[in-house]
Parts: sequence; structure tokens; C-alpha cells
Amino acid sequence: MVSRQQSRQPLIEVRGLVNRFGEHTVHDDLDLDLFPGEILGVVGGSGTGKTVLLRSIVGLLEPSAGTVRVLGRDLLAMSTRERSHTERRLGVMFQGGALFTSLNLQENIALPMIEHAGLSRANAEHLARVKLAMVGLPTQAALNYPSELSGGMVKRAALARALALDPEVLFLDEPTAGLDPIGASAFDSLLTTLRDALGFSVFLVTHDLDTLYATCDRVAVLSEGKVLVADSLDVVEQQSDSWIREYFHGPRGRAAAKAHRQTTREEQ
Ligand SMILES: Nc1ncnc2c1ncn2[C@@H]1O[C@H](COP(=O)(O)OP(=O)(O)OP(=O)(O)O)[C@@H](O)[C@H]1O
Repeated sequence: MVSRQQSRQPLIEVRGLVNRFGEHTVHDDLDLDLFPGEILGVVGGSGTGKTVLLRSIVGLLEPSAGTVRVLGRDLLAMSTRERSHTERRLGVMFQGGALFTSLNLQENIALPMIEHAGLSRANAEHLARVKLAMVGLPTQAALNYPSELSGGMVKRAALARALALDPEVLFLDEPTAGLDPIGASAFDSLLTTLRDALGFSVFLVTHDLDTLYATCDRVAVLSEGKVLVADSLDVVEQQSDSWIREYFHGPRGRAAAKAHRQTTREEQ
């Protein structure tokens, strides 16, 4: 796996981030960077604030303090117009997909193109069919409604929607949750293939160890309100922190690492 971040300006720069809900401090002076072209995995125990961090970066949640620079600009200091322009350069795939159940797939994916890029309905639906093909869905699925699809197909459709406006950064929140191992592994391959082909960067919140090993250039571990470490898996695995040891060196972590090393050997 290629590490692409060296000596590049980060696309996303989070500095001194604080997020509080009442008495509960979720982030306390958190720093994190996302570099061009990389897939950054974000992990941590339940409730460590992975989703809150994602929401703070994409502008869905106003942090209590700190700065978030997105594509070189301070998100919180932008005018509403600039902010909405910047937010269009970010694609987000939420947990569960969040597709509109009353729209078929091509309508779901065309919607952001009509609303934000001003495309005609016909052009948007044509492009939506291209996006659906790009994520590996059969042509006829364009006219299906989300309820008519398998979990794996819904995930692919949600990915197509996140890619509708050709984002520079893609944010994924637990994209393989609920998929069987074969479906999850197919999603991992799709993600790396699309990243290699289109060159976007990925902020990937996940609990899925196989996904981490199969896709990530770097992994950031959240703990006690901060990023404990953000580095390659080889480095992260070696940290002495108890959660990291349990996560990466427990039975599931060992199995994922072993499977990854075997796949890497077979590919060489
Ligand atoms: N709008 C909100 N109001 C109050 N508390 C919130 C809000 N959003 C998140 N929280 C709290 O912030 C903490 C972090 O939530 P978050 O969903 O980011 O965790 P997470 O690391 O993504 O967890 P998981 O791995 O279980 O999905 C949780 O304790 C949650 O209850």
C-alpha cells in the first residue's frame, strides 16, 4: 500500500478541537490531518467521538472550540455561501446509507446534482446511471427503490450518492457495518479501486479490522478526547496503550492481520 501523505499539505487540518455536550467532553484539544490521496481509518472505543469528529469536519456540527481547515480554508470563518461551496467538495456516506426511501436509486443519486450542480433532471439521471455502474450496480438497479435491494447494494448506492458531485474528500461512517464478510471485502476492494482511479482522499470511521488492513494508508486512534496516534498500521499496532493492544492483538485483530499478510504475500 502506498503512503501518499509525505511532504504534502493536508486537505483537512483539525487543531485544538473541543466538543462538549453539557458536562460531557467528547473531544478535548484534538489534532488530526488528512493528506491528499490517503485513506485514513479512524478507530476508537464506542463513544470516543468518531462520528462527532466526522460531523465537525463536514460542517454538520459546530465545535465548542478549535479550528477545522478544509481544503485550505477555515470552515468556521467562511461565509454561508463559501461554506456551502466547500461542503459540496466533500462527499459523505452516513451510517445506514440515508437514501430517500421514496426515490429510486437513479433519482436518489441525481438529486444532489440537480440541487447543487444545477443539472437538468435528464442529465442528472444519465450521470446517476454512470455513477451506479461505477460502484458495480447492474443497470436495471437504477429503477429500484432502496427497500428492494440487499444490504450490500444499498451500501454501493449510498457510495454512488456520496460520489455524485465528484468530491475531493469522501467521508464514510461505518460503511461495512451489517455486511457479511464477502460483501464487506467487496466494498473494501471497490473503495481502494475508486480511490486509485479517481484520486480522492478518504476519512473512514470503522470498527472493521479487515477493512482497516485492506484499505487504510494510516489509522488514527481516538482515546480520551484526543488522537492517541495517527500512523501506518505497523506503527499503530506497536503502541502500548491498553485499548490498542486489546483491539489489534485480540483474536479478531490477529486474524485480520494474518489474513492481510497472507493476501499481500499472494499478490507479490
Ligand atoms: N447531539 C448530541 N448531543 C449529546 N451528546 C451527543 C450528541 N452527539 C453525540 N453525543 C455523544 O458524544 C459521544 C460520542 O459519540 P459518537 O457517536 O461520536 O461516538 P462514536 O465513537 O462514533 O461511537 P460508536 O463507535 O459507538 O459509533 C457519545 O457519548 C454520544 O452520546
